[in-house]
Amino acid sequence: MHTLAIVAKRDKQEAVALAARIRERYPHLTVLAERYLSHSLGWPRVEDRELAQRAELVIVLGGDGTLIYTARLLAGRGVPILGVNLGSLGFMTEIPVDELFSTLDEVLAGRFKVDSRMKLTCRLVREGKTVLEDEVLNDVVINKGALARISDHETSIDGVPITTYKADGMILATPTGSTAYSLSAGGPIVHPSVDCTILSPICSHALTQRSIVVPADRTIRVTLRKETADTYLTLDGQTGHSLQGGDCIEVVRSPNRVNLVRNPHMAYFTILRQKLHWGER
Ligand SMILES: NC(=O)c1ccc[n+]([C@@H]2O[C@H](COP(=O)([O-])OP(=O)(O)OC[C@H]3O[C@@H](n4cnc5c(N)ncnc54)[C@H](O)[C@@H]3O)[C@@H](O)[C@H]2O)c1
Ligand SMILES: Nc1ncnc2c1ncn2[C@@H]1O[C@H](COP(=O)(O)OP(=O)(O)OP(=O)(O)O)[C@@H](O)[C@H]1O
Repeated sequence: MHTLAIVAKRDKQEAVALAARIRERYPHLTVLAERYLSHSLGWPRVEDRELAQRAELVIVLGGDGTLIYTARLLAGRGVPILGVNLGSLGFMTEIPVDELFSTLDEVLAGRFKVDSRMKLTCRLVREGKTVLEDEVLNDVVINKGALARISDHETSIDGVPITTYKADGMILATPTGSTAYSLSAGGPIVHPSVDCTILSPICSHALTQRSIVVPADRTIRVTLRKETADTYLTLDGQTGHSLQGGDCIEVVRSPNRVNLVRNPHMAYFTILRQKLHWGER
């Protein structure tokens, strides 16, 4: 590896100092910084697209939100991402700060494994036309505004109607996203090595309308009734779009994946146990 890139949580001084230390420690490598960080460090500005093209490893200094932001910045590139936790939860930013340099030494020596995480492609189809297409690592959320009435979500899988969820909204999550919003909505925890899509209604009015786990290669469509108003589409908690009655949200597995460098000292269930406070073994 010759070129590293660093993406840091915005306005986090600890991250700025760490980035400077990374460059000092590996003077033989090219170290690029994402736009906001390069501004704080006084390094040359590199556009997102160039960073995504040149980086052979991306170090994320932040929390889960910063890692999601990075996955979006890299778009379809499957370059390994090393997440160092400077946030609060750190489900995906698995490496504690005090293990950053020991882990990085191993990674640069080629001794590392990645977790290949699936993404979903989301299309917003309005009057038969795709008006938006994007990818998510966590989830696609359809949600109503504060004053909107309960919504009907006509849901089909591969064209076969399954039910009309009467709910405040719907979450279509990846296994990675199963521990995020979907979990709060009563969805299952899914190991990230299982490729699937999880449909979770938000505060479903019918108690029998529960989360469903579907093989990843199925196409899920959620259509809003014509009279639906004040409803929004949120992708990975990062971008928001206003929805209209009759809109169809289509979700399929993306051909692109996100490769997270694994913490060799932490199994997935160790992370779960710690983050979800399940107590000692
Ligand atoms: N009620 C809820 O639980 C709720 C509401 C809105 C959004 N969210 C989630 O927030 C995500 C965006 O995260 P953010 O950090 O940018 O927003 P944020 O700053 O609002 O944080 C939401 C929390 O979710 C955690 N989180 C994010 N992804 C996770 C994952 N895959 N597994 C476990 N925890 C995770 C974050 O660490 C943070 O504590 C969305 O994709 C959505 O799933 C959750
Ligand atoms: N370098 C960045 N440039 C632009 N936006 C960023 C950058 N880093 C983070 N963000 C955005 O700011 C949000 C901030 O993240 P936040 O402060 O919630 O911390 P986090 O990384 O999610 O950590 P945690 O939630 O675990 O404390 C992210 O969801 C992302 O949208």
